[in-house]
Amino acid sequence: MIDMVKDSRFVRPSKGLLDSGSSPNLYVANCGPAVGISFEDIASVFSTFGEVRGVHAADESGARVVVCFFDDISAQKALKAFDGNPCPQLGGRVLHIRYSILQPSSQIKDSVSVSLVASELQIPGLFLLHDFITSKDEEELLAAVDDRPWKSLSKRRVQHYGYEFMYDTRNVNTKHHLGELPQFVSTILQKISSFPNLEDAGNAIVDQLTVNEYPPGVGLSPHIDTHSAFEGLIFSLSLAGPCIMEFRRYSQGSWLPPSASSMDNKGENPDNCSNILRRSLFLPPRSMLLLSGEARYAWHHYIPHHKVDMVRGDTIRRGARRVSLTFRKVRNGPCCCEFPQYCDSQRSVEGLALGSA
Ligand SMILES: O=C(O)CCC(=O)C(=O)O
Ligand SMILES: [Fe+2]
Repeated sequence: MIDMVKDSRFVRPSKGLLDSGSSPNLYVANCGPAVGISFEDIASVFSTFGEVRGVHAADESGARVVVCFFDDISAQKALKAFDGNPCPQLGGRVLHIRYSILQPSSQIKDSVSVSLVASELQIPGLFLLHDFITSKDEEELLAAVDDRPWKSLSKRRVQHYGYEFMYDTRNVNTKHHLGELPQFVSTILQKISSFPNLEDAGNAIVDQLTVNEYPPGVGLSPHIDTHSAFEGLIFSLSLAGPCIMEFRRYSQGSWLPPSASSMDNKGENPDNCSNILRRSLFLPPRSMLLLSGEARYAWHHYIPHHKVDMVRGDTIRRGARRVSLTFRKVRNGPCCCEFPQYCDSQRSVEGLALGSA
């Protein structure tokens, strides 16, 4: 049976196992769905050495798998034949193979199951509308942004309209207005004002647009959009390719000074925190996400740096690129939200108060 779901039970072996040939499981790098090779093809090629029990994704790269035989001898033969050699049956790719071992179940880190609809996540203020625009609108928007100059960051390209977003401070310079939002988003702005779940259309006025272009494998580090920089509604339209977005809520808040948590740098490392809630949502092209209330103020959002996402047992490739249009309203005063532990405005006031006490 071919298992398409990432199986975190299998790990890369420690050095001692590399030569001993004592496992029926092989960790095989440089093949998988991300490079156009299906699990079925891999199973069929490896089965020339013995019966294959299953093929599993070794991680979320889509290019590393674990091939499980029923016996050690078959694994040994396959390793000997394929490791370090071009494999003609798999498009001539050079495979890198090690024995793989089963991890004790106590060490398995649960991965978050990905939802297709926002309501399933039960995060107040989070909404996702599928097919917010047509494919024709999508094509026109992509052509329009590609007609404008891109600015290159280290891993992705961006464009800013209304106000420039500054990645070092995670804020905008409110004194420097770049002008109105471009004409090519006017129909999106109209549609935004009739987005369901808004208390009144006046809330949906936005004056800052960031266009992000993510190549395959590039995501975004976990962050909360700076409270003091933007008001309470954040709209994000996905174009061209899909991705998953993960949401994390830390029980203690986790506000860090901007220099320590710049989202274009590494940010904090949430994997080291034990006390967090995690949810994951699939964002297909042409969908519009709305972050408001608790979802906007108290939950970090994050796009994992994957080429392939595992969604309900299916392997979904990211595509040649994903382009997102994020619409926000620049704030002209401190944030007074109900989530002070995540709020830079309220933390700095608190900090001053403590400092003067
Ligand atoms: O690409 C996206 O959908 C999200 C972008 C984002 O979170 C941001 O610019 O703050
Ligand atoms: Fe964001």
